[in-house]
Amino acid sequence: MELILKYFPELSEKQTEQFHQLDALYHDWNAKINVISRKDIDNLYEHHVLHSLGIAEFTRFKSGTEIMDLGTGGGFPGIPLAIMFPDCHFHLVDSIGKKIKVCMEVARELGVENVTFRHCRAEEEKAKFDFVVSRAVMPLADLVKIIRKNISPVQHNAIPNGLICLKGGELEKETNPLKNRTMVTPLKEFFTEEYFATKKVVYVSL
Ligand SMILES: C[S@@+](CC[C@H](N)C(=O)[O-])C[C@H]1O[C@@H](n2cnc3c(N)ncnc32)[C@H](O)[C@@H]1O
Repeated sequence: MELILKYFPELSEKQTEQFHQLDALYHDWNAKINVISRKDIDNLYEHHVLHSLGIAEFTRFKSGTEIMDLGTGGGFPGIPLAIMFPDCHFHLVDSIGKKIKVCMEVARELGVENVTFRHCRAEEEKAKFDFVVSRAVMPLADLVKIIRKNISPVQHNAIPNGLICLKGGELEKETNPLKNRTMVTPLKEFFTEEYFATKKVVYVSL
């Protein structure tokens, strides 16, 4: 939890409490429904919460921004971002129902109200959003193909609407076909922990 305050010292009391609650909630839910690998659950704040908040370091969403988390699993990056941006709306989508159930329960117990949920394949989701966020779901080209239909033509953020995803490792092959509309930002620009040494935020304007 100190790690979150180290990088986001301006959190309100409510947000601090909500981030604090994530520890017990995910330990509890993960014991029932596996959404985080068992050996990684003790790294919840660094590997999952702070990693998700890499998107908040990349861009601060304006109030009223609509965001879909495609393949949210247990709620990453959607739930930490929903706590961070209480004036934005997050729509969490996953094709596995029991993972969406974990997201719903965690959000309900936290009292996070700016989140909706849908158990479906993203291919079936027709609603429009300003941004789609995603972590560890599928290659960039496949994500772009699926979400083109979901990106609203109305712009009201500092950067054009599009896809913002968290990726690691060698990305050139993935980003090359989308080169002129892609921006890759290493997370080590924001976070000093070794875990982030090779991790990146990949933004594609659409
Ligand atoms: C490796 S998990 C990552 C979960 C979460 N984003 C995280 O980083 O912890 C990938 C998730 O994407 C979901 N997924 C894969 N393809 C999908 C699709 N076409 N539509 C919706 N969800 C999908 C899977 O059900 C799974 O929960």
